[in-house]
Amino acid sequence: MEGNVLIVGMGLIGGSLALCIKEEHPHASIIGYDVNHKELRLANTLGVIDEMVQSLEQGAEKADLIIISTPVTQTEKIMKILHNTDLKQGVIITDTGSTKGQIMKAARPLSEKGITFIGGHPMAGSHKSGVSASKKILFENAFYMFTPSDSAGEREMKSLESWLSGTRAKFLIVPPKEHDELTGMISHFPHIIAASLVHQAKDSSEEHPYLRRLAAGGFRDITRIASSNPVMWKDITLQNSQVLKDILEKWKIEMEEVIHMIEERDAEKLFHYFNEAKVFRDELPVLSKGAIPAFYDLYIDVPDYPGIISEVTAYLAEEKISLTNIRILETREDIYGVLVISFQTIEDRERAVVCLKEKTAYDLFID
Ligand SMILES: NC(=O)c1ccc[n+]([C@@H]2O[C@H](COP(=O)([O-])OP(=O)(O)OC[C@H]3O[C@@H](n4cnc5c(N)ncnc54)[C@H](O)[C@@H]3O)[C@@H](O)[C@H]2O)c1
Ligand SMILES: O=C(O)C(=O)C[C@]1(C(=O)O)C=C[C@@H](O)C=C1
Repeated sequence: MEGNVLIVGMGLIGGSLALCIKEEHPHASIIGYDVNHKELRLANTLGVIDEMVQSLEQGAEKADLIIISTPVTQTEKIMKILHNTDLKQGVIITDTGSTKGQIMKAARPLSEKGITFIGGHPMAGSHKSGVSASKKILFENAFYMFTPSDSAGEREMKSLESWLSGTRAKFLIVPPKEHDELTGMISHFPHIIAASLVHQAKDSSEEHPYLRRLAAGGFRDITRIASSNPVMWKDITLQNSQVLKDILEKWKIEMEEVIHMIEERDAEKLFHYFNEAKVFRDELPVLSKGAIPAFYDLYIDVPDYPGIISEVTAYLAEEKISLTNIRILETREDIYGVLVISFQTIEDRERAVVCLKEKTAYDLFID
């Protein structure tokens, strides 16, 4: 496709979408705008965008597609500004916000003016923020949900899907209410729980000074998302407040039931509590992205000596295999340590297995 694409908010998601669009539509011009000038200049320097503008209106007036990728409270404000801006005939406006109900209400004045607004939400991301974390494979195989407004017809939907085809995501249309109930349960609620676990651990770290060093394994897995951008999560929680309130009320009742099982020392009920969760969790698809971000972990049983990480990563670098995360499981007391390397794709992990089998004698595990 050809034309001007304005991306408002040059962070993780805006930057990643810019990379996807650039690759698939090399003749399009990607214009970036961000209130954070440092981030905007960085996007320009990294070549994520072709041009940067100093005001929203300056970019919006010449855009054929406008993607708003800012925290959701800002998105509403930007939609109001766009409503009062002289936009090109046939422009499509979309967003990437994690909530949809309030955004779609804010889209009504645009629709009434005949401007196409299609709500969007790629269900993949990271706890990292900013354009430097953006990558073009972020959305591969993830679901990308759309909530079209009344002004969006089939032609406009097809056009937006073409613009976004480089994401390699699976597009799905959902009503805004259903979107917010779904994401409330599988994305927003877990972020609150992760933050609450970290708060509880922080409180008890005063009493237990070893806590910080011992907080590995399960605690780190379940609290990774507590490192996400607090501005973004404050906004999401406020916009999806009713859904979250209902879920948290149910959670309170469920925790009361767990307390009761513990007080009663009810082994059978406790077993069923954990077992039912395990069965459902084990059945969730793990090889495709979705609510559960698919990072492909490789566990390497390495001896605990200085330089081991650089040795292993050097082998991978020689083969140009990129990794997304690396850590040592620190819970083990014996002399061997388990190095966990995460890859973005299953192919990268397979190549890493072949490479490390050839170059080392370490045991490799995939869970
Ligand atoms: N991070 C994720 O995992 C994820 C995944 C899917 C969707 N989302 C949604 O996408 C949106 C962007 O998230 P992100 O992770 O890219 O955040 P980010 O913090 O990486 O980037 C947001 C950018 O928006 C800019 N910004 C804020 N207010 C602005 C304004 N008024 N005008 C112009 N720029 C402004 C910020 O300076 C920042 O550079 C959010 O609505 C979020 O809910 C996030
Ligand atoms: O992988 C993460 O760090 C994420 O939190 C990604 C995640 C999610 O909860 O699944 C976060 C918010 C978005 O709206 C979509 C995806």
